[in-house]
Order: sequence, then structure tokens, then C-alpha cells
Amino acid sequence: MDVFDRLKAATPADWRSYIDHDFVRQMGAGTLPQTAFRTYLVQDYLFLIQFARVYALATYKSRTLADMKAAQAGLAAIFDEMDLHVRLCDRWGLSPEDIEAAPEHQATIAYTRFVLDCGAAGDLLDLHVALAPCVIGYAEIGRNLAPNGIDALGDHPYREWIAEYAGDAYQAVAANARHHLDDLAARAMTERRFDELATLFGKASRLEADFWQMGLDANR
Ligand SMILES: Cc1ncc(C[n+]2csc(CCO)c2C)c(N)n1
Repeated sequence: MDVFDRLKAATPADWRSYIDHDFVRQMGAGTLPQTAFRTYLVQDYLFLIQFARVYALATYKSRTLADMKAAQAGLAAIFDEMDLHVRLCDRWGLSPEDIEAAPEHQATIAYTRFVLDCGAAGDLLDLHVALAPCVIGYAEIGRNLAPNGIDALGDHPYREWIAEYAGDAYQAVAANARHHLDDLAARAMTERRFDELATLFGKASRLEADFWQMGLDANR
């Protein structure tokens, strides 16, 4: 079992609350109301701005070339995602400036500042464990929502979003993040530390679930 699987196995309810959230199920079924998706996407753009800061912090906390390159790969993946958000928001007549002017929702603030604080108060391993549900979870969600591949999605209303995370490029980003986590843990993790790291991982998964819920609540 790699470190990621161990963290998941230590926090099964938190993980399920995130991966199997109603928002994800409705998106997969194509029944998710557009208001919910749009609220999510605008907040997610604001979220990604803060996560770019997280990867800058990861560079700051790095001591090796490999760690710095991992941080750079995370930042590059964020810019690819933000391109998707800009494309989708453009169809609703929303420019990047419009989105950047939107107020951050509590769920956005709670999650992003939690991860930034894990990195500021802890070391690089704490930071990457707090990031793992986000980075690796979206790859799992993407695969779950495209069980027969991207082409089989046809004219699914959320095709572009699903294709982004189910696609080979993003799957490779997540696989590399997973290996990097193992590598970091081999250098910095003691068994005594594992429980603390699992607590961080569980909290981040719950904050992901709250983030989905924010999208659903916008439609009530
Ligand atoms: C709420 C929320 N959680 C996770 C992601 C996915 N994500 C965030 S940063 C990043 C790149 C890291 O390599 C990825 C894939 C998201 N967009 N929104």
C-alpha cells in the first residue's frame, strides 16, 4: 500500500463524503443544475488562485530540486485548470476580472486557508498531505465519472469538466503527485507521525465535501 492508500484507509468516512458527494453523483448523471455548477466553478477559480499560493509556499519549503520541480508541476496543472474555468465562464459572459471580483465563499476561505496554514505551520510533508485529497481525489473522481473513457461521454452536459480530470494529462499529474508523496514520506515520515498526517488528510477531505455542498446549496 502506498502512503496515499494508507491515508485513505485511515479516514474512510471522510474520503467517501468527498468522492461520493451528491454534487459528484449529480454531475455524473448529468442532472446537476447549472446554477450549482456555475457557483462551484466561480468559487473554484478563486480557490485555484489560493492554491497557486500553496504551491509557491511548497517551493519556499523545498530543499531539493525534485521537491521544487514537483511544486512547479502543481502550479502548471493549476494554470491548465484555470484555462478550463476561463473557457467555461466565458460562455456565461463572465471574464476573469468578473470572477476575480466575486466574493469568496466561507467554504472557499475555510479550505484554502486551512491548506496554507498546514504549509506555513508544518513542513513540506504536512503540506503535500493536505494537498493530496485535492490533487489525487480529482483524478479518482474523473475516472469514476468516465468509466468507459472520455469518448463514451458523448454530449454529456459536463463533458469538458469530466474530460479534464479523466484525461491522460491530468491522470499523469496525479500519479506523479502520488509518487512524490511516497518519496517525501520515505524521507520525513515516522510511524508516530502517521496519525497526525491522517488527521490532516481527513480534514482536507471534509473541506472538499463542504466545497461540493456549497455548490448544491446555491441551488436551493
Ligand atoms: C475544490 C477543488 N479541489 C480540487 C481541485 C483540483 N485541483 C486543485 S489544484 C490542482 C492541481 C494540482 O496539481 C488540482 C487538480 C479543484 N480544482 N478544486
